[in-house]
Amino acid sequence: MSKDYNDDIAFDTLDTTAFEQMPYKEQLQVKEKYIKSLFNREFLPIVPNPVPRGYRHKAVLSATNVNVNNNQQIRLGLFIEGTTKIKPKLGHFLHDKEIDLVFETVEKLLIKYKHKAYAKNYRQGIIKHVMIRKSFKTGDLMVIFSTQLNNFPNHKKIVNELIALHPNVKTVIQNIHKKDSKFVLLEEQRILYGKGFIIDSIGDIDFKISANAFYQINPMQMFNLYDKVFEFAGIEKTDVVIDAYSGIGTITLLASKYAKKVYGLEINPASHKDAIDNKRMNQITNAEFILGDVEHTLENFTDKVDTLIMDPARDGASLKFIQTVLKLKPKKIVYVSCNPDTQERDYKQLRNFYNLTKILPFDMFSYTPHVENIVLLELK
Ligand SMILES: C[S@@+](CC[C@H](N)C(=O)[O-])C[C@H]1O[C@@H](n2cnc3c(N)ncnc32)[C@H](O)[C@@H]1O
Repeated sequence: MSKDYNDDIAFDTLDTTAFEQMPYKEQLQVKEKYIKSLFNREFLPIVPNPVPRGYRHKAVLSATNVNVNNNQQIRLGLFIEGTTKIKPKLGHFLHDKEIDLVFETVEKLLIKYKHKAYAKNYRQGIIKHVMIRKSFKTGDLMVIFSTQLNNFPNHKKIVNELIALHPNVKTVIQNIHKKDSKFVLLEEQRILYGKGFIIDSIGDIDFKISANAFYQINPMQMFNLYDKVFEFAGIEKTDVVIDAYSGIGTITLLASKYAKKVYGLEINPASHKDAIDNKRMNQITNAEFILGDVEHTLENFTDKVDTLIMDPARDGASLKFIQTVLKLKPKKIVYVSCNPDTQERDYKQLRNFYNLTKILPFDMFSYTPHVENIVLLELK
């Protein structure tokens, strides 16, 4: 993956302690202050997290080795912010409880079968990270082992013991992670058990989620976020809609109910493939998914666009993308962002042609400094 379109490193692998001691109400105030300082205008009150703790349905722990009676033993934990060190620790108050129980078992099994964390200098051990996702609807779990080598000794025994203890684990994947990369998962993978994906549902639409695809980590707040996206967008039956940065097609397929036609634009092949499968699985005919960098895909767009919904990764949109948006001139832009700094930067490029009519922050990532924010821009 050449481009930094993967947020794993920022959200998933760090032990962020700055907000942990702060009462929840105060966290919301700090986040509102930040939005106010950034946009310097009226905004709607922040939507509190329905489940401020234990909301993470996707979690990553990384592997390290510790000395036990003069022997190296594997442990799982999170990176200490600003360092490359991993603090061995199981269990995190932001993780869904069942995910943490599975992590405990995974660590025990890795110790039992004498696996070690991959250590660059010592060329021993293959385990780099372990990622777990859980479906909100079905409770099914996906476990992914990220390993330095193709060969994963004793993986059959590990998988069998894991699923015997946790029958909700419906698929286990090995991600082969040979490069030195800050990303938790790379492209090459092998399915060790199950189908290689889990299914979640939003309203009456089912979504297949693969290991490498993007899916919001906080499902309860995701439902609230999407409701507001559609309220702001006010899509009409004759509208052509673009969902830029569409992931596995959640917003695209939900929008297809209201629109004449929806296009989902996504760069990550795994997410794009899931989106196409999701369209087929739900028998939706007025949605189309296009693989590639939105910057280029949008340039080649010839249809009239009524509404643009955009939800980029933390680095926001490119100037070239914004310039193309200004040529297409959609009546409405609903800009969803997990990094209001870049959202505000991008808004500045649009403000001569668009009125900023609504701002609504969401507390999607409680006990961390991150803020999710939606703005509605209407063509002047
Ligand atoms: C924050 S996620 C949003 C996904 C989706 N809207 C959702 O709610 O699940 C951002 C998505 O943008 C994709 N992405 C990042 N840069 C891109 C680019 N230049 N062109 C197309 N997609 C991109 C990422 O792969 C990721 O799936």
